[in-house]
This record gives sequence, structure tokens and C-alpha cells, in this order.
Amino acid sequence: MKRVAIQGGVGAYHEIAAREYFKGEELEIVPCSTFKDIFIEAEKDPDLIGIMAIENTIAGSLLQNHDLLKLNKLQIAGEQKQRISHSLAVLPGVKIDEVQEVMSHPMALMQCEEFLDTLTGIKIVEHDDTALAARDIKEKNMRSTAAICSSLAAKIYGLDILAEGIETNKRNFTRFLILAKGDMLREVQKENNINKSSLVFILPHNEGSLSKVLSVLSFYGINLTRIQSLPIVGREWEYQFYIDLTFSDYNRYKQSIDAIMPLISNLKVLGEYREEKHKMNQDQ
Ligand SMILES: O=C(O)C(=O)C[C@]1(C(=O)O)C=C[C@@H](O)C=C1
Repeated sequence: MKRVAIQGGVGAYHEIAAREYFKGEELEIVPCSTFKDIFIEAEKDPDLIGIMAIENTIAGSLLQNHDLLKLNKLQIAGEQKQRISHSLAVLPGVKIDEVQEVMSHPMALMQCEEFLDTLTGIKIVEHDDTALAARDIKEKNMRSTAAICSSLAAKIYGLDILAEGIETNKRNFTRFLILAKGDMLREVQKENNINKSSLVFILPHNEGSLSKVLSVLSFYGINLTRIQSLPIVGREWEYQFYIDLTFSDYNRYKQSIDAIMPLISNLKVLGEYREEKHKMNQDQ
């Protein structure tokens, strides 16, 4: 049975996404308190698989997760683009006008900003995880607090749902990375048909340095699907670039990497994997 480490508790969106990626397989979910703990656990167990959110279509990137990929040994083995639909959950019998605070993961709170604006005088409380917010409400009998969580988490922790689909836009998707190393990496990559890669590198502070790299990639027929710059700690106003690429010809992709090498430094390939096609009509 595959063991999958998630950040958060049972019923978190990370668990939902893991079960979707490994649909039909039996999984043992290993809950971790932080994203960093996933990598610490993986140091102890070479077969441990990790799953980690990296970006959301409403709230943007989870910036702190990029450096975890750079600094650790787990590689990206796949991706899961998961539709996220949030519910407002309370202790059984609690009415909406009794709710004084709403508790959830910061990304989930951001995704429900418009709904939260309609609740006047409500205190917003950040929690480590949507499912653990639901669990706390149950265990601590918090009658005036509501959680923003999945309907699965509400069910697991015995909460009532006051409102469903409260995300600002129905096109609310989180992209999760499936992480593994060694022999498990091959097992997790669903097919050998690799057509996507994630890289991080540093560019010199010269005129046109990014544009030169992009021109080379374009010459080789490589499609840039995402670019995220992050500061280099200790070097003010200098940046590292995290990029995602898709391609149809693996050899041309390899050649393009060789060709950009003289233009960049500190390259790390974070993973080569199969792109998950976005399901445009996925609405729940
Ligand atoms: O709190 C959870 O349930 C999570 O799985 C975390 C998380 C995130 O890290 O972005 C996952 C998906 C949603 O975007 C909201 C929260």
C-alpha cells in the first residue's frame, strides 16, 4: 500500500487530491503538521510519497513551498489539478447569526473573500488547515465559530453545513504536486510519457538575461506554462526563477536545457512528469 504524507489532517484538500491522483489504489495517509515535515518524514522513509499544493487559481502561488522543492531531495513525479469547493461548517444546530468568527487555512480564507465580506462583524482566524479547523470546532465545542472546509471534513467531524460553494469564483482549482524519490519516483509517474518539467535557476543581473533564456526555449519549441520569481536571500533585489515547461519532444527539451546552461546558474530540475490536462467542465 502506498503511504502519502499530507500537510494537515484527515479530510484536508491534500487528502482529497491524493485520493484523486491515486484513484482506485489503497492509500495510507500520513498527516504532517507543516509542509516542511513532509520532507523530514521522507528523509526517514525512501518510499514515502508527498503531496504539496503549489498554486491556486484565485489566491495565487504558495510561495514558501517553492524553496522546499529546491532544498530537498523529493522530486515532482506528477500533478493533480483539483477543483476546490468550500463549505461553511458549524456545530450541529448553530445558526448563521450565532457565528462570531470564521476559522480556516489562509489560502481557503483568501478563496472565500467575497463571501466573508457579506458576514458583517465577523472575526477571521487563520488555522493550519481546513480539516483541523473543523476538528477543533468539534473537539473544543466552539459554538460561535465556523470553519471553512470541505464537505468531507464537515462530515468526518460531525458538523452542519450552513453554506456550500462559498468560493469567490467557481473556477477555483489548486494544483498539487506529487513528490517522490528513488524507485518510488518511477512508480508514481503515471505513464512514461513525460511532457512537463519544473526548473529553478538564477539569472545574471544583465540587460535582457531573462529574455535570452525565453528566446532559446521558444526556438526549441518549448512552451512556458508558468514563471514565478522569488528573492534570493542575502542578495538584495536579485531573484531566482521557478519555471514550468511543457513539450512534445523530450530530446528537444533536453537540448533546450543544454542551450540555456551558459545563460543561467544554479540550475535544479525539480521534476519531469506528465502534465495533467485541465478539465474545463470540472465543476465540483
Ligand atoms: O487546508 C487544507 O485543507 C489544505 O489542504 C491546504 C490548502 C492549501 O494549502 O492551499 C489546499 C487547497 C486549498 O487551496 C486550500 C488549502
